[in-house]
Amino acid sequence: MIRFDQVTKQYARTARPALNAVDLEILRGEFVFLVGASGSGKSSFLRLILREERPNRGQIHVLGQDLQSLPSRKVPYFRRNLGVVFQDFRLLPNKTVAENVAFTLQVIGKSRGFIQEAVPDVLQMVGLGNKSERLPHELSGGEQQRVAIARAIVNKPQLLLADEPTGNLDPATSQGIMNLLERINANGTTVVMATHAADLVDQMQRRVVELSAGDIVRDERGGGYQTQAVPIQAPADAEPVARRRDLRETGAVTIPSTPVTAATDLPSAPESLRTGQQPASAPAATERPASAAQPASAAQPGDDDRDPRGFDKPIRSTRFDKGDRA
Ligand SMILES: Nc1ncnc2c1ncn2[C@@H]1O[C@H](COP(=O)(O)OP(=O)(O)OP(=O)(O)O)[C@@H](O)[C@H]1O
Repeated sequence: MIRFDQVTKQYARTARPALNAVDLEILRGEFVFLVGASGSGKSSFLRLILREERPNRGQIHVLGQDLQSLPSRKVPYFRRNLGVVFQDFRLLPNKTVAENVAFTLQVIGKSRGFIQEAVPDVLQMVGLGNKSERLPHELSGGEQQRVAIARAIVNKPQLLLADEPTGNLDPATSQGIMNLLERINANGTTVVMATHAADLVDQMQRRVVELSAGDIVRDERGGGYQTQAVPIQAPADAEPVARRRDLRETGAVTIPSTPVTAATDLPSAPESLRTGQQPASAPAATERPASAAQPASAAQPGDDDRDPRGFDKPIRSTRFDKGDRA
């Protein structure tokens, strides 16, 4: 699904690489958290997957495609297989919820009939079936993020990238978004999420890849957020989760990575998302007013000319609370 081989990314006029000879493989169906301090390289990793940036050294394969040999003219087609969600939602402010989602399909040439079926289906899935005619500013922050997620998944991408998707949301609303991402993953979409939300990572107990100054310092299945200090030899499974976390909080030990290689351990990819079948469970109704959230005005009038999913904006998003949350 995603493979990085000895990937180094160093931006111009910087003293050290943002990513330093990174080797990483992410398999189909995984849910992977990218964690690490501000500036550790998480967004750079996502931008490389999107082919927004190119590495200085190493090879990147995404969905079987060698990104180095991918001609620029084919990049938009490649990206149709990827969904992207950002911290600041990036909705088109002058379009309704339904139009925001439909626009993604229009620009890739989907038929009117397809769009008329797909948009209500996906809005239902994210719990916004009854708000399709609202404008983004008439929604809470959590609802706006649900629209952004609907837009990201409406074309049934194999891979969903999320860069701090809960960074502007309160804890209860963040939980609702996580439930939604978990459901999308259960429906077969691989999810890679960069985050500083320690509580969510701890609670989900999914694969955690930790970056520090461009190096992968931890790759742990069923991991928590806490950064590691000194490796020890005990197997990760030897301690119950709560005990492991206690130990980490004392700073006394570090839990070694559990190898993440066995494809057979991964959830299979059910057909439901691909067939448009509705999931059994409804999303949690925990949305709060948008007061804490940044307005969805990161996208400006006239944005209709741009990639509706925000690819032509830098993936880096507003960072007023980054670092504080770690
Ligand atoms: N366009 C750029 N030009 C120069 N340096 C950059 C650029 N983008 C990122 N960097 C640098 O690369 C390093 C990694 O940045 P990156 O945004 O990938 O980190 P991050 O882990 O996503 O941080 P955050 O959690 O704050 O979003 C940092 O030192 C950053 O200053």
